[in-house]
Amino acid sequence: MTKDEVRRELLARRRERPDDDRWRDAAALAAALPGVLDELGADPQRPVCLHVPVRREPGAAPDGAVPVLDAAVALGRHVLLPVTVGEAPLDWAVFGGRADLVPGPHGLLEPGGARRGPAAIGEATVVVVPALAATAAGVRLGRGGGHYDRSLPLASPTTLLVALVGDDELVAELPAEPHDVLVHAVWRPTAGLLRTGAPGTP
Ligand SMILES: Nc1nc2c(c(=O)[nH]1)N(C=O)[C@@H](CNc1ccc(C(=O)N[C@@H](CCC(=O)O)C(=O)O)cc1)CN2
Ligand SMILES: Nc1ncnc2c1ncn2[C@@H]1O[C@H](COP(=O)(O)OP(=O)(O)OP(=O)(O)O)[C@@H](O)[C@H]1O
Repeated sequence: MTKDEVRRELLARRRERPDDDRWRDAAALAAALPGVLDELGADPQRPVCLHVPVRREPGAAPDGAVPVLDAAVALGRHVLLPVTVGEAPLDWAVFGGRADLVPGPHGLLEPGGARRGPAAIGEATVVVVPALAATAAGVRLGRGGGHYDRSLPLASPTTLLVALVGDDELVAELPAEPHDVLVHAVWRPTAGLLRTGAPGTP
């Protein structure tokens, strides 16, 4: 199957996901965040890159709340969120709370504050990357914009890349291309964290 065919199947499955599961996933991710950061050995002095889930991505409750972002702030973490700028690598800005978020492209919510530039991802200790699915070897499939593919090469060699997928989105195989950057771990709401063994995995 092509990447687009696999995306269509995965998006169709997400649309079927009952609201109850989405509430549960959003709460489970927030509850798991401190343990996940510990398990990864995330440096408390360095920022964490998260994202505001869009549509049926795991992390957003059906009412739009994103408890995992609030949990990160409550832990005293410095949180960076992506700002999508055309075909360029993602820009980054600090998450200061829900009131900061403004509408962006593709129905996204983005931080409205000062942009730190695409290289800010290089300061992050952990980058949680949205994905439609991932494999145990660390291959991830995104929405096809190539935004994270262009940004992840700007992360530091010590940055841990974590794909965030639903519990049923760890799959045996995905089509991969040479530009696809492998992630070090796959995080699922209920199933937790799986290290992939990609180079640089802790
Ligand atoms: N939460 C989140 N933030 C993100 C991404 C992401 O996948 N998820 N991106 C990842 O690179 C970048 C933005 N790129 C995106 C590209 C397409 C769609 C999207 O929802 N597309 C619809 C098609 C309709 C449309 O484009 O409006 C879809 O796939 O159903 C979302 C984000 C940066 N921020
Ligand atoms: N490092 C890169 N530099 C320039 N273009 C790139 C790079 N990586 C990917 N692209 C382009 O981006 C497009 C989408 O790539 P791909 O299908 O792998 O996206 P994705 O990983 O699913 O999406 P995303 O990274 O946004 O979540 C392709 O046309 C690809 O050629």
